[in-house]
Amino acid sequence: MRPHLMDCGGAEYACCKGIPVIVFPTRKDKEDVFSAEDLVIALKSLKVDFILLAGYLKLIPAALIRAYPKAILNIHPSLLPAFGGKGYYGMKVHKAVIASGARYSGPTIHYVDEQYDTGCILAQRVVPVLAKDTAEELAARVLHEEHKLYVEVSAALCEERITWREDGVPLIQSKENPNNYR
Ligand SMILES: Nc1nc2c(c(=O)[nH]1)N[C@@H](CN(C=O)c1ccc(C(=O)N[C@@H](CCC(=O)O)C(=O)O)cc1)CN2
Ligand SMILES: NCC(=O)N[C@@H]1O[C@H](COP(=O)([O-])[O-])[C@@H](O)[C@H]1O
Repeated sequence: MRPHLMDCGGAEYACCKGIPVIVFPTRKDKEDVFSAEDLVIALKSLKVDFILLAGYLKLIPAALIRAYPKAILNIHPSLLPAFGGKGYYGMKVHKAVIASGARYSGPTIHYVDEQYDTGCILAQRVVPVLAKDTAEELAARVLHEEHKLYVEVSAALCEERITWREDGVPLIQSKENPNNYR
């Protein structure tokens, strides 16, 4: 195991399953700089169709967004547009939700555009914020929903059950009843 992968669960899992791993951006102490354009070439050569962000904490460069239109998703641990944007990640989000007195929170899955957390919202789930919640307790409640929601949305993506409303809002067609959307 390459040492720089030891702090990334997803990379460790991929390595164990024989799935190619690319670290981006390459750590600053490395001489060879791997550009966003290099990353696009690598992803296209690996025939990557979709990019799903989960806990990725750097700004996705415009070159990657242009190369993967309507194909990059992110999961954020609040009900966007609330508690999103630069500086809102991980436990910082849940602390801000609790400090605001909000009674509900939950995960948002959205398309990635060139700013943090401003892309089209695709799916959300709601969980209660309890009066005596710590940030850790709220984070665990939201994360439980995140893990279910990302699987549902990934299935819809792969089964081509995502359509776009005339006003540009993406909808997920129900697998059980194609006449239902959410
Ligand atoms: N082009 C985009 N890139 C990314 C998006 C996006 O919507 N568009 N989403 C983020 C994920 N994210 C929230 O869901 C998020 C991640 C990180 C930050 C942030 O403020 N980062 C800090 C640096 C943190 C660090 O390096 O430890 C910063 O930029 O100062 C905000 C939101 C992923 N990329
Ligand atoms: N704004 C981005 C952001 O805060 N993403 C959040 O980071 C956590 C990653 O969990 P993990 O480290 O267990 O995968 C998840 O809760 C995800 O929503």
